[in-house]
Amino acid sequence: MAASASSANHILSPPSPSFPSPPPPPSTTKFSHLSFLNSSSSSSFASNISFPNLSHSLILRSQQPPLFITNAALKTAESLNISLSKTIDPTHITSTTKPTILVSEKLGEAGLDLLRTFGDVQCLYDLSPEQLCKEISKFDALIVRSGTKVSRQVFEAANGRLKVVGRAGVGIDNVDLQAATELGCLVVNAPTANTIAAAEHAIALLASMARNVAQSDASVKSGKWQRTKYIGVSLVGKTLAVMGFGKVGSEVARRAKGLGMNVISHDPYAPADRARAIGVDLVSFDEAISTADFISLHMPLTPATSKVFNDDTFAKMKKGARIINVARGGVIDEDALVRALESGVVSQAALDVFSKEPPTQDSKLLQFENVTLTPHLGASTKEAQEGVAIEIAEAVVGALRGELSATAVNAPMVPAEVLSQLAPYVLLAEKLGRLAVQLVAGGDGIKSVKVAYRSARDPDDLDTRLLRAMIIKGIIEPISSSFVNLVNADFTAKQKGLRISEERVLVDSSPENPIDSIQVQISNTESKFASAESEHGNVSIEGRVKYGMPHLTRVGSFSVDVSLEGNLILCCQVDQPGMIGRVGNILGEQNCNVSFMSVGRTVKRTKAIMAIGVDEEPDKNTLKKIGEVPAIEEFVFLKL
Ligand SMILES: NC(=O)C1=CN([C@@H]2O[C@H](COP(=O)(O)OP(=O)(O)OC[C@H]3O[C@@H](n4cnc5c(N)ncnc54)[C@H](O)[C@@H]3O)[C@@H](O)[C@H]2O)C=CC1
Ligand SMILES: O=C(O)C(=O)COP(=O)(O)O
Repeated sequence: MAASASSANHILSPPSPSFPSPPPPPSTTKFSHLSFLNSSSSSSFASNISFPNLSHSLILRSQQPPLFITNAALKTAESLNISLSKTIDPTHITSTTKPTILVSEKLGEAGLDLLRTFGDVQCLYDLSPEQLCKEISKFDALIVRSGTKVSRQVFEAANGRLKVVGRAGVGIDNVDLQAATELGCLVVNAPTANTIAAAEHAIALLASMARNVAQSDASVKSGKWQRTKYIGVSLVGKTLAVMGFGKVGSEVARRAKGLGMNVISHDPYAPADRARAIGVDLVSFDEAISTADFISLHMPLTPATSKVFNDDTFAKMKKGARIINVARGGVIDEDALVRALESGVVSQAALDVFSKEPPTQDSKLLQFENVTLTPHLGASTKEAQEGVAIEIAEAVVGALRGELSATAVNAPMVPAEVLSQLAPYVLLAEKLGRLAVQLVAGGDGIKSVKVAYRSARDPDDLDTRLLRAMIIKGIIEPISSSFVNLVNADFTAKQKGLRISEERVLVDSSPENPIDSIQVQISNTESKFASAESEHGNVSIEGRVKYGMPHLTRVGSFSVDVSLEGNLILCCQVDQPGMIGRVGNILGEQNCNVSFMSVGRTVKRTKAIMAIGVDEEPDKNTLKKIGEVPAIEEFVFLKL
């Protein structure tokens, strides 16, 4: 049956499927988002920045129509080379309107210099939470240390402009990651540059606490000479429990071993062989705290570690234990610590961090002579501050330039080599999502999407998070006002009630190619183009990368081969001579250039599918004429 004029109009109308009554999104339309797009886009500041060698950019759009990677981008080989590790060369960036970067706490000069070569940097220190909320909508990026609380209110007040929050340091407990993720804002940190500084500070506190350095210093300065009072304890032969065997904890352990201490550690997630390699036994929490003379805390503050040192756990400690905290104040119940100090269960404490910083002057912790306090100085060495500043400046500039970050906290960290391999498939994934959703007729909405990756690679060798995010983007963006990016893709899908299931199909092909083909199926829904339905009633399409370009290779049960660029017409017709010529003529009459054409059929002289790539969008009349060709049973026009 030929498509009627009215059905042709229907086919031309915007995609109609809906999602099953999603919970109301948190006013997503006004949020900023990161997205792969072309550098020639006209969106936000990106329009004014040219990124040579970087036409494939992950950058923000704010209240802009969706934009997608074009073939021009794809054809540029370098554009596929999204690098995580490359040094940022600001001379590669020409800009008329620079991104704006707010630095809310003191940052090393080298980092500021790097930021200034890229954006307009404003250093506004000591902002109150209200002032921060007032200012934030003027900025594309925010850089903080531990003293700025980046709450949900801050993300909401950003009104969609804030693209990246950079934490110049490790701990991100002062950033509301859930809010950042929901609103599509990337959070990056600088996880390595202050490790040694923090470890050295812990060792400094350990040694000075054992020898009463701070106390005796104050005593001498007050005119006293109390040699008996300040007799200390030796470290050699004592047991140190390192709580949290991560970057800092392991460096503390290494140094403590050098001081002749017996070091044990508790960390439920650390590999035992890494600990054993430096002569440290990983033990249970209770064993660590009950056998140690000194306990040094190096775990992050999380819901699981909050106040993990409390009345119960202090009660299990060896009488007279000594505690060092260079991690986060919140891991200790400070009232319980006061009680433990009063009872003598804890004989000394050295604290760099507090549940509230600075602690109030009436805090009892300030009144114990056997408690040594420093004002969150763990990361405060010249070297660490310069290192952290450069590390965070590179991460923030990289994110603003559209690169995926190696230190992303709320998005997959994809290593550079994996990324450059996956880049063409990223584009394929988005195009397939976009095509599949346009083939859905509507009805009950889209509830379930099945993705099958055919690959010769070992499952552990194929990270599909990036591809899944792009499929979600391709499916959701054409039919909603949500903007989807790597940060919020899974969250947005969940919000919309869209279930994505992924399957790996092992195939016998070259493992050099990460993926042989990707199949996207939208389950239990009718298609505008019945031939796209599989025998199970799913809208089903498949594609692969050929010569670096995404190709559509299967529609329903028909094999085709058409490059996914520009626009696409799918026709289902009786398999007979002259069809290509007739449709080609109709398009030619309207000066509509055919870029690709492919015909697929299952059985000779029965039914065939024609996939026609067109550079220009044919007008309604032209499409109507195609629909009126008697042998054409159905057709659909799709924008890629
Ligand atoms: N005072 C300061 O200026 C500084 C403080 N820090 C803080 O030190 C802490 C550690 O930093 P990094 O070593 O760089 O982080 P990391 O992520 O490398 O190490 C944290 C370790 O804690 C472990 N962990 C998680 N939950 C645990 C639990 N319940 N019990 C025991 N271990 C647990 C993890 O498995 C991980 O190995 C962070 O909280 C960070 O914010 C870091 C740098 C400077
Ligand atoms: O890196 C960390 O986690 C720190 O605690 C350092 O904090 P700071 O940057 O010195 O405020």
